[in-house]
Amino acid sequence: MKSNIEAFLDLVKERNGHEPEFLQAVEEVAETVIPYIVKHDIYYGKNILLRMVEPERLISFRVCWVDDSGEIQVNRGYRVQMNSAIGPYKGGLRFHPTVNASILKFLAFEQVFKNSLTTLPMGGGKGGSDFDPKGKSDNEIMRFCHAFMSELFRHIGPNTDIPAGDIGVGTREIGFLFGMYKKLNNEFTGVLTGKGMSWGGSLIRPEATGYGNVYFAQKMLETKGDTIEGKSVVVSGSGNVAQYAAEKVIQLGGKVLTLSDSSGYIYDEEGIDTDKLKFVMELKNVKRGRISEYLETYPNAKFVKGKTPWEVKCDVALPCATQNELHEEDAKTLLNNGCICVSEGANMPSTKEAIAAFHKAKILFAPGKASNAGGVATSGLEMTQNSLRYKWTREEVDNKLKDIMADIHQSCIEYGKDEDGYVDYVKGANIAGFVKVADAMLAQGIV
Ligand SMILES: NC(=O)C1=CN([C@@H]2O[C@H](COP(=O)(O)OP(=O)(O)OC[C@H]3O[C@@H](n4cnc5c(N)ncnc54)[C@H](OP(=O)(O)O)[C@@H]3O)[C@@H](O)[C@H]2O)C=CC1
Ligand SMILES: N=C(CCC(=O)O)C(=O)O
Repeated sequence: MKSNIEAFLDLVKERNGHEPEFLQAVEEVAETVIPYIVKHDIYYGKNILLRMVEPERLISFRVCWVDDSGEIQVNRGYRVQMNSAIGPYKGGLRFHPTVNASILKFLAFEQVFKNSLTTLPMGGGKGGSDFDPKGKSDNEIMRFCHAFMSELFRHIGPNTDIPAGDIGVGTREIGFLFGMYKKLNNEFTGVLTGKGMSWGGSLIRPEATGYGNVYFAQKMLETKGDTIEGKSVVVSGSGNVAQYAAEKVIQLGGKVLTLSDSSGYIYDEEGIDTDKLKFVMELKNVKRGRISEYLETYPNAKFVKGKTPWEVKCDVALPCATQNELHEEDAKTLLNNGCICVSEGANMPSTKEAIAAFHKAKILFAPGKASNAGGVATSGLEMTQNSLRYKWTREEVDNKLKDIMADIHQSCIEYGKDEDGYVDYVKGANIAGFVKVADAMLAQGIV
């Protein structure tokens, strides 16, 4: 006799069998939310979760553009409008050669629960393209973004769907996307977030995901009477999330030992301090270089080619690169080395087996939908400022971000604390995110 969970997952696999990342995200939610549904009549027998896993809309479109050598290029663009029960679709755009429907459906599904946790009125969506920005000139990036938006614009709007950044989409790309939207619609609105400071952006938005991740880690450590101060911290990635997670760790007195990119990781035993981080930001954001170039300026550091940083002994791990970058063996290595806290900055960076190892060891483990929600939360605050036609100070936005991360942490405890007092933040985040969306869906009928 199949369990409720097995029966549900078989149904979802039938419809989405060729989408492993999406099924991975759905399985994690189903294993925690279905037992809750079974115990609460209001949700039972309504196929609420089955409705949630089916996107309200999935748009795929062709993007043609001309590169600097005059060659005509063809890419595929997407927007997954997953769920709008509690607000307009909200979620990033990812430009990376690995982008496909499975990747964007997993990201959009995660976004539904994440955005619900922020307490702000935002539904879930995600989009992007298999376009690879690496090695492209600014003019090629601009021509691609303009071509991409010349199709996407008909499907989005400030009260419909508000995209933002993600892997491969930063302020430069948002600028080109916004410029084309404004031209085609002849309106200046908050249709994108992550905008520049002189054209509607919010202070703290660039820092928000990384800062929020560390604020969440700090709240988890405080439940043990502990703190980031004095801790050794391993960070993966060296993009937007990783850079500002590292910055906040340094500000709070932690010692950042690593950063990485897809070619490998650097290990700086002395610690990556403020000056070294400034160098990394210039290297990655301006020169668009590789993390291995760090050694040209800091020769005492090590570059480990083709590996991820989880073999480095640390107290706290912050995976801030990409999905499924931290496997079961990596988790066991971290645990054997004494790691006490993992706070995900990326979306779904830990595999199912890695999460099981963390839970078995009963360490502090935060899933990205909770601990990386600071980015989209601050996007929500950007939308609020745009609606007010007003701009808050850094301190005002940062304090709101801290409060939101504290609220998310409290929600995880409310729904995730087990009988033995251990907080299963995965269960807590999934149930807390589910309840608000499910209540709205029930109220709005079968649509
Ligand atoms: N930006 C945001 O607002 C938010 C982002 N996130 C998530 O955080 C993570 C990082 O995003 P963000 O910092 O914005 O992106 P960036 O493009 O700024 O940086 C991505 C980083 O991850 C590395 N990376 C990407 N793909 C791989 C891969 N397959 N293997 C190893 N390393 C890889 C990149 O290295 P390389 O340069 O070599 O590709 C780069 O260092 C993603 O999972 C994203 O979905 C979550 C919440 C908000
Ligand atoms: N890429 C993001 C940020 C989305 C947003 O700011 O709308 C995410 O939450 O994964």
